[in-house]
Amino acid sequence: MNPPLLATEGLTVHYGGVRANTDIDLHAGAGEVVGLIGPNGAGKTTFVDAVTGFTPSHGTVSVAGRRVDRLAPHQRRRAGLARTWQAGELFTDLTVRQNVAVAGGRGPLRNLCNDLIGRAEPGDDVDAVLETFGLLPVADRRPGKLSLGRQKIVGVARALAGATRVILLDEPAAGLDTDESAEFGTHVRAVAETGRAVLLIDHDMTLVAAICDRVYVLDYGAVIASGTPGEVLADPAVRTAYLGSELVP
Ligand SMILES: Nc1ncnc2c1ncn2[C@@H]1O[C@H](COP(=O)(O)OP(=O)(O)OP(=O)(O)O)[C@@H](O)[C@H]1O
Repeated sequence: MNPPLLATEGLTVHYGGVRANTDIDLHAGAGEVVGLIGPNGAGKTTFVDAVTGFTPSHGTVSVAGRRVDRLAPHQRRRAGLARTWQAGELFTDLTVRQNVAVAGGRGPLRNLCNDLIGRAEPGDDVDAVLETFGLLPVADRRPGKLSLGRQKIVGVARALAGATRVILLDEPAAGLDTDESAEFGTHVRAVAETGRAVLLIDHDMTLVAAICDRVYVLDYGAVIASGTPGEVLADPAVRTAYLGSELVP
């Protein structure tokens, strides 16, 4: 059997005295959308930072069976790990096509681009990615001219350009209305159907339940439940973790 596209074992992150992630074992296979949920401050973004190499961690991170946990962020990117960021990260002065291609120049800017978002390699068919996401008609426009929903989709499209096997989406649907969120969800599912693994962090339980095959729940940095969306949302420990939160699962 093939190893999962993404696997962590014992992933642990300390920020001073704070254990932001404790012994996280998680896997995501080709074709899967895996959710990572939990109350505010549970450690979800820390997990993405640790997997992609933006924060130091203990434990292992593997991509398709290959250890990447000693690699720098841009090397992990080359190994197939791509992420989006909580804050919008599109270049407002570039067109949609340029944002997805981000050829980068030489020197520090290029390295920064590689670390943050990766870079389409020569031969990548940027237009094919744009077409997948229905972005070809707006390819020559600037992101600021698009709806927020479309801008979020450009962010995902850009993370996919380049050899991406695993994509980690950190609250990609924040700020979207119900219809935009549902449309966004269909694109995320389509990404998984291409044989990639998707890790989705989101507070929108409707979206999570609609598109995730499996869900992990974090609380105080540790996994307290995992299973299908239905299983975890019915789990008493999960409901207790969310007690007092407005984000009722
Ligand atoms: N750079 C940092 N330095 C110190 N502590 C940090 C740092 N980043 C996060 N933390 C702490 O680690 C814990 C986990 O934070 P994290 O942002 O990963 O949670 P989260 O689940 O993504 O939260 P949210 O849903 O609010 O985005 C919190 O206690 C947070 O205050």
